[in-house]
Amino acid sequence: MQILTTAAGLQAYTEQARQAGKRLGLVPTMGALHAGHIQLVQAARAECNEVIATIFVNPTQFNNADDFRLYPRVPEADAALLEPAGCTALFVPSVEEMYPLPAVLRFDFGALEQVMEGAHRPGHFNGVATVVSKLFHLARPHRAYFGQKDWQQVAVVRQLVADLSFDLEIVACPTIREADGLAMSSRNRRLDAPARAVAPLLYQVLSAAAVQVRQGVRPAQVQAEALATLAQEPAITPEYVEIADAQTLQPLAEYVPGRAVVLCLAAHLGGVRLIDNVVVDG
Ligand SMILES: Nc1ncnc2c1ncn2[C@@H]1O[C@H](COP(=O)(O)OP(=O)(O)OP(=O)(O)O)[C@@H](O)[C@H]1O
Ligand SMILES: CC(C)(CO)[C@@H](O)C(=O)[O-]
Ligand code: BAL
Repeated sequence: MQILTTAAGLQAYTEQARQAGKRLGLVPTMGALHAGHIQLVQAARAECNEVIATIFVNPTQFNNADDFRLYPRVPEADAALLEPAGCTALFVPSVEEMYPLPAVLRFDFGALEQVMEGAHRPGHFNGVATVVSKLFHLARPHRAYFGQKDWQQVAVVRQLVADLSFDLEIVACPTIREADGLAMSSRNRRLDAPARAVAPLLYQVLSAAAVQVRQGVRPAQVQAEALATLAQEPAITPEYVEIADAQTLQPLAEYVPGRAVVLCLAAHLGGVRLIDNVVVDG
């Protein structure tokens, strides 16, 4: 596995691979890798000849300084996981390499980012779109792989690709969970034992809410009950539960059979903010 640390190095590597007729898969991450990330690498490996993973804790997408400072960083362990999974190149730039000048680019994703993560993490998707655009420009992959755990991020990235006419395909992979249902997340490493013990409640609440939605219970009632269940657990502070159209991400007043619904939540557990979602197919 080739380790690349400069933008020019990534450009040269991917350009050469393209010239050689290879298909390139890109897997953008922030590191502290787990089976959810490895699934993305394996999916890319199955469909592409070159798999370029990137690890960059992108400062412009953090709206909370402590969250950025405490984000888990384990570069050696990450590299050891990537190579056997089929990764052929790893791009690990410094902040200065990615942002030679302070980032000033502004994106507007309209209604897509006025809900959920966009509403609760001001500037978050601007930072995601900035760094993802840079990675797409540098690597020019044929396909880029993202996880459905970040459902809204996938929607925003698809919009970005459409708006800027990036010549690539976005592949969304399912959420990988721990045996008890907790969605794998790099931030799970920061959970202390009491927080980890109650963390499966997030998925339990979403799963129960999904059943109610399918049964035709009004979304407002499902949302209120889910929030109340979470709030009953003293170690969990819910931030939001939203029941939305899976494509537009706009809150739903009614379940419309035939239209997919996504149920999303964010919650704080002992100082760690986690998100999760489940989808009810239309
Ligand atoms: N459990 C998971 N299943 C599938 N994909 C995942 C999972 N966790 C993360 N991903 C995907 O991996 C990519 C990189 O995500 P990232 O590095 O932020 O990891 P993360 O585990 O989501 O960390 P955190 O949520 O704590 O930032 C994203 O496309 C993300 O959606
Ligand atoms: C896509 C991404 C790597 C951009 O920094 C990040 O938002 C993530 O890890 O999901
Ligand atoms: N996994 C999404 C990146 C973030 O939380 O900033």
